[in-house]
Amino acid sequence: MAQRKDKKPQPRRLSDREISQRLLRNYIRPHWPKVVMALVCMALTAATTAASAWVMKPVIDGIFTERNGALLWPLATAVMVIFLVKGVTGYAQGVILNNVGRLIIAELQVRMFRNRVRADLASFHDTSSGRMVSHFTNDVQSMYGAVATGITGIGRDLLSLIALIAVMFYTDIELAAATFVIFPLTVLPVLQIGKRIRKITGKTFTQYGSLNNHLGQVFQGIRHVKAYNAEERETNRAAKIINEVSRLRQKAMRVSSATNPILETLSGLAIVIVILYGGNEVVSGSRTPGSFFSFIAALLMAYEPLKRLASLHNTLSSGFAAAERVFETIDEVPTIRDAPDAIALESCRGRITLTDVQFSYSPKIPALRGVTLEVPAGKTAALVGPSGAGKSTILNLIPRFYDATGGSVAIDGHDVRSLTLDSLRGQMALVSQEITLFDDTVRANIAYSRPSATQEEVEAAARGAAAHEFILRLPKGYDTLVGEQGVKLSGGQRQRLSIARAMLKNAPILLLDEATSALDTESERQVQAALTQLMAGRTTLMIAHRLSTVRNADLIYVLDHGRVAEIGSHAELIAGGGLYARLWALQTADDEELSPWPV
Ligand SMILES: Nc1ncnc2c1ncn2[C@@H]1O[C@H](COP(=O)(O)OP(=O)(O)OP(=O)(O)O)[C@@H](O)[C@H]1O
Repeated sequence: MAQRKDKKPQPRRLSDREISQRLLRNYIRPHWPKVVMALVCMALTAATTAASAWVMKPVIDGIFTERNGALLWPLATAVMVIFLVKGVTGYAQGVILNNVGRLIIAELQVRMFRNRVRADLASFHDTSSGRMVSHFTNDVQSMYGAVATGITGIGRDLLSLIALIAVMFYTDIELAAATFVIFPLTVLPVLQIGKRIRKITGKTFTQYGSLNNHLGQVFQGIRHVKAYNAEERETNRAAKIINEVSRLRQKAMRVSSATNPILETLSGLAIVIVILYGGNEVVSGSRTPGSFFSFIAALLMAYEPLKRLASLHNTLSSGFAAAERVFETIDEVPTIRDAPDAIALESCRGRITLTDVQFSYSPKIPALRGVTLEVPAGKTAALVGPSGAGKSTILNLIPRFYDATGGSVAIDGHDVRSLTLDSLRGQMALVSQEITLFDDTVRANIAYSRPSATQEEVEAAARGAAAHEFILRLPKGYDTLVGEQGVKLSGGQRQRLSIARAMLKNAPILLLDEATSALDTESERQVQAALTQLMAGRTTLMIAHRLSTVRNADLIYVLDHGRVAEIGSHAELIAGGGLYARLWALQTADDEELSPWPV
């Protein structure tokens, strides 16, 4: 078969415009009725804000200057209505936006998760779990912050600003023009600050990733941390990352707050102009105090939305940086996926064939250098050989956890890459030396391979794996929670649950990677008997370090340095006097020396 090189497509950097368009089209548009409602509320908030500035004029001119008592109640009522509408619409837009925001967050997180669990196994090795967690939490949150602030900024603050500016121009066009000469001066520093913020935010998220990673590793490996008295060392490492995060946050805060003094100074300047110019007009009698106060109230009120709009750029900058990483995860296309013309593997007999298979995890270090092997349907083949010889790698290629870089892997004569992943993986059960149990009940952990299984079926599988007895002795039997990674169980018990899970799947192909490694002699005997029963009539490919467990295999492949060094039955290989015979001699000698029990 021709060598197949699947190059992983590199994600293209998305521009801010593309990110905004995508957010609008795919995430905000589906909620448009709510967004429109929020925008209407914001427009009302903006209008009432402007009205509250404008109302100053009749209050001061009518009541204070002209002493017109008839205006008292109408103006008081108007002020009450203005503030009531402002309060209610402000509340409503906050609630509606939050509602839309949480829906968008949930949608993003589900999309990210769906794509992440389908990503290549290799990409899980390349990205630390802490970093992934950080994408799910911090990045999405920061994106939401940007979306919410963006909508509020455009909806409420921009509209308020426009309405207040309208009031100013309506009150005194010349004065307004003189004041607004100052505003363009704010733009450049604000944009530059935004750029710096984006850089700092990127670094902060990397540190968050490291922190998550560190916490996960220490908490999971707490036994070893304690055993090696490493509490203080780990605390120091955590402190280093925490301090770095804290330093970056302080830096981000300092940089983003730099817009404040700029805006304060410029606003002060604007007010100085108004006082000098407008005050002069009031003194000379060409302007009423009411219009002066109305103008100055609008100017002061414009300061808050202006300040928020200036910092909006900072929030958007960090939001875009986060959105880029979130979309990268959502867009990641796995190289291991169904071919367009993939067929479903049905009524599988289970013959496994590897033909001249080459594979390397990293370009320069080959793990398999032309492996050819066959496991006839219903037979058992064992892979043995020194550590690092490539045994686990072969097992990984059969369910397509990885794809061979050369040669072919086939089931019943079908290249695995021509089959749908679901149907391929549906035909095999895997029991490996690294046991994965979920923080759930014993029953749910066994039924993980077949969630629709009945209690009887679960129990039958547990019996087959010599697990039923110990499960009944657990505080709540099959309803006992096993804890994260099954911490509440012994190593042997965990292994038996994972064997029960494989038994329940009842698949025609069994992949056993040191399946009995964690068992004591008695459990091993029981499980070995159960496995032998299970293996009957199925195709089994097993890895074992202890050669005693592979004696009865139909065929033994001895691997060395990524190649098949010897093939044969136990008796043939012993007679051949090669690597296997040497390993066997070594192990039986060790066992006789070290083990108090006969082997
Ligand atoms: N995820 C990985 N990334 C990079 N290299 C890897 C990875 N997994 C294994 N390797 C390398 O590939 C080679 C074959 O490893 P493999 O795990 O298949 O050996 P093995 O025979 O199963 O060893 P053991 O008996 O110790 O489990 C080794 O050199 C190993 O260092």
